[in-house]
Amino acid sequence: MSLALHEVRVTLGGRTILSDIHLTLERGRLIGLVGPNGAGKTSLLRVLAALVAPARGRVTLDGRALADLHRDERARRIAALFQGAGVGWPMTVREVVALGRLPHRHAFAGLSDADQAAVARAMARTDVGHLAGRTEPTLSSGERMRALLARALAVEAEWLLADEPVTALDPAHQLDAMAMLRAASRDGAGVVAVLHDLALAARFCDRIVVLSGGRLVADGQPEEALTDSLLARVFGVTAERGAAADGTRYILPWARSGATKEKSDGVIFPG
Ligand SMILES: Nc1ncnc2c1ncn2[C@@H]1O[C@H](COP(=O)(O)OP(=O)(O)OP(=O)(O)O)[C@@H](O)[C@H]1O
Repeated sequence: MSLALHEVRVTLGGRTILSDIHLTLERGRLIGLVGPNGAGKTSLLRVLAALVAPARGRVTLDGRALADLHRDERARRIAALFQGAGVGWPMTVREVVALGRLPHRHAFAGLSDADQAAVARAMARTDVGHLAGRTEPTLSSGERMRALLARALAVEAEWLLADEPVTALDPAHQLDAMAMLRAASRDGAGVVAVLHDLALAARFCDRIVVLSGGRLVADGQPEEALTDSLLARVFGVTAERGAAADGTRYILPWARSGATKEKSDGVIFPG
């Protein structure tokens, strides 16, 4: 029940992008993959989705080499949502979401009752029912992201890999999407989400994996992984911490760490 990277190194365009990544991910948990821009998060997710082959090391799903699995089996077991993913032609949202059922269908067969039910569930969970008949190019970025998230959810795979699934969403839909990812993990899926919002990551994720410069630099429960010293060293920020009225602990990135001063026009200059 695990998706694992064993001493993985990834090189792209002659550059080493990821080094010495040893990571075992378990199902039933929501795992946040965080790190500064260029840290290697998307590349790591692409390795987990078998879209990039490591230059060194192995990737395994339940102990079997991911590369040895038939493409159809991989597509049924691992659903992925990447930034910039599109469908490239004007399909309706319902048709886009139904693409998530392709790995389950026989060639040329239509949607079964089970497929229809999975599509309806995914659309309800992402609140795109009212957009069902709209075409993808007419959607706002957040609506488009929710439709693509619905497509990934409709696969009902053991693993759900999502690259910045909440970045374009408004606050209410961000909270909905995070709650939905957590619910998918509680239903038994392994969910790995690349997140830039550390407050959302800390609040919703069971485990946080931090990448910096292509290396894994922290891994643990949110408060264990996102220490003040890590936030300063890796992200260059300080954080406010506390407990919400319901007792949930929160971490709120607050200021740049080190000497910076904020001018009255809001522009930040090095101190
Ligand atoms: N095909 C490629 N060829 C060369 N370098 C690449 C390629 N793809 C990504 N990179 C580089 O690899 C590094 C990691 O990129 P990646 O997209 O994995 O980072 P990230 O952590 O997801 O960043 P961000 O938060 O900005 O989305 C970056 O320096 C990027 O420029």
